[in-house]
Amino acid sequence: MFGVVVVGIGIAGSVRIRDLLNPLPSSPSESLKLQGFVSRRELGECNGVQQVSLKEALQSNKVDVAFICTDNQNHEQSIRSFLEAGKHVLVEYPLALSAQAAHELWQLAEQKGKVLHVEHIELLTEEFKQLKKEVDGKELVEGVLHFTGGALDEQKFGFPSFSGIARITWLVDLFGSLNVTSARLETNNDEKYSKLTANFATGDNRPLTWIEERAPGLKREKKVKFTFKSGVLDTFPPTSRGAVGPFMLDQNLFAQKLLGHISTEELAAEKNRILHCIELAEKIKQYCQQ
Ligand SMILES: NC(=O)C1=CN([C@@H]2O[C@H](COP(=O)(O)OP(=O)(O)OC[C@H]3O[C@@H](n4cnc5c(N)ncnc54)[C@H](OP(=O)(O)O)[C@@H]3O)[C@@H](O)[C@H]2O)C=CC1
Ligand SMILES: C=CC1=C(C)/C(=C/c2[nH]c(/C=C3N=C(/C=C4\NC(=O)C(C)=C4C=C)C(C)=C\3CCC(=O)O)c(CCC(=O)O)c2C)NC1=O
Repeated sequence: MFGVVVVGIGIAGSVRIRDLLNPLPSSPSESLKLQGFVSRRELGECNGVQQVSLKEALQSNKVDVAFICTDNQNHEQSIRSFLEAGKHVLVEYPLALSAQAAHELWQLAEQKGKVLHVEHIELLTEEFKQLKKEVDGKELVEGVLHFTGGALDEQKFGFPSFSGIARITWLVDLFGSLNVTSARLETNNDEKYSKLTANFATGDNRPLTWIEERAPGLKREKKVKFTFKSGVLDTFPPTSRGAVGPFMLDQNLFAQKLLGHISTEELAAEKNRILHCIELAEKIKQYCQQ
């Protein structure tokens, strides 16, 4: 059994508590036992689970694992503290807000011999799995991924290429390693509007564009237009809701890592993907700030 604390009780933290309290029967998640949660607020208890102080969570020998569900700017420091304390870490994406921090955290996890898992529910949705099936085997000519969503506070969630890293992860998972060829950011502070446009080249030198547009009230939505030699894909293939939600699938994968059931090759591929995506986010930020 692995004792768990959840840190940060927002949307993601609340879902984590729900899923930790209700593991699927006979699933790897049954090896996780929720011991408490950490919040900056005085919540006392949540679904019968007791609040503990950060210090208690770090020091308790009943805690083997931390789920970091705080806003992005806090990830680096929280991960560092829990790894230093000898705990395994699951962190909601993004891992960190700079490529350097991401590399350092990974090194620390390896030094400590602990699992560092970066949640990636964006790859675990039925929507994405169907899209990937459609794209598989087709030859890309050019492509656009356009995301819209509500405004995110940059102070808390970081530069848009980091808070929107799930879109980079999609493109990398679909089309392989990428290069950033240019990027720009348009903002209107009065209206809390931001539009990031990043241009990539695939390994075959095919152009891909990512647009991340955010403003208060903008609907959370993704649009794709992928032009292949064989035709255009511009609507998402129909999906039914998966029997198991993406956060639970992610939790099961993490538990399998703790149990040593994931191959070294798979772990290395995941690490490479995560660090590659963070490096792309960093390059986009640099282009925008030039
Ligand atoms: N919502 C979703 O569907 C998904 C979210 N994520 C990731 O999960 C993380 C949290 O997102 P979400 O739950 O949506 O955001 P919320 O704003 O709902 O929650 C963030 C929580 O972080 C804590 N927090 C806020 N500011 C600070 C701070 N300065 N220092 C420490 N903790 C702080 C707060 O918890 P408290 O007050 O309890 O301390 C707050 O409730 C982000 O990294 C996001 O990218 C990833 C995938 C999906
Ligand atoms: C309803 C308001 C709502 C909010 C405020 C919300 C926030 C939110 N959803 C995210 C991703 C995500 N959120 C979800 C799914 C959900 N997340 C949920 O809170 C719910 C209810 C679902 C629905 C099952 C998924 C699958 C991702 C991964 C990125 C993606 O593919 O969109 C992220 C991480 C950053 C990002 O990729 O944009 C945030 C901050 N999501 C929402 O849906």
